[in-house]
Amino acid sequence: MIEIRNVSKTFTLHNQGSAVIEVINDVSFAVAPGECVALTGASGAGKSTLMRMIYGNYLTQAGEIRIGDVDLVQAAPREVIALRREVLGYVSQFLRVVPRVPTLDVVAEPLRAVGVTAQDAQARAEVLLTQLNIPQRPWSLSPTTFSGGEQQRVNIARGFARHYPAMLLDEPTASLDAANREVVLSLIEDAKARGAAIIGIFHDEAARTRVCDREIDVSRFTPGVAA
Ligand SMILES: Nc1ncnc2c1ncn2[C@@H]1O[C@H](COP(=O)(O)OP(=O)(O)OP(=O)(O)O)[C@@H](O)[C@H]1O
Repeated sequence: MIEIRNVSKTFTLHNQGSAVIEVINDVSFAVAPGECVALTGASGAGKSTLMRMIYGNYLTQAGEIRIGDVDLVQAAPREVIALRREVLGYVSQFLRVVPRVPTLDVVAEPLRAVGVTAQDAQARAEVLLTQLNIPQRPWSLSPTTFSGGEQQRVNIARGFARHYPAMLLDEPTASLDAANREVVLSLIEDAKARGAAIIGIFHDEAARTRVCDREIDVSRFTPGVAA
């Protein structure tokens, strides 16, 4: 479902005499439907960079990143947008909140975007917000008014609203309490069970061991960083 072939990335620091940092050199791996692969490696190894490349936020200089039948490296911006709407979900560490949009709509939006009725999208959003212990009273308010932990859980609810065939998870259990961590791990297990191909960064080792089938140590592909 996800196939990374001979991918490399450098950053050019234009404000430092165009110094070039080689972050990833020739990484290849594939993730099958129903499989969860963890990106590991020391801080600075390039885990987040690789994740952003797979989501199409960072340009990739060399190689192929295939999600289904789309090569993200070559895709036009509108193809990337369609891929994100239909196929590729991303749970980032922080919610990007749009002021004045009610929490229920924030969570339901990925479903509305693919034509699910308002009623069904809202019902699914309510189930997820309840599961993730977001009290019902502020569902009609913007999550800007929520605590950091609540915003993180709203972000997770939004990320799991759709049953995406491929998902990227950036520290989905970071700073959650035990009960909510358990909910998130179950959501990941459910996604795998219905065939989602998942790539995740988990500093939480117990979580990684539980939900991930394999680990890719990104340091192996980082020039100058020992594995
Ligand atoms: N936009 C950027 N411009 C220049 N260098 C960058 C940029 N983004 C990341 N880097 C560099 O790429 C390297 C890898 O960073 P990255 O954040 O991917 O590491 P990481 O493995 O996710 O680390 P951590 O576990 O600490 O989050 C670092 O040396 C970082 O400074």
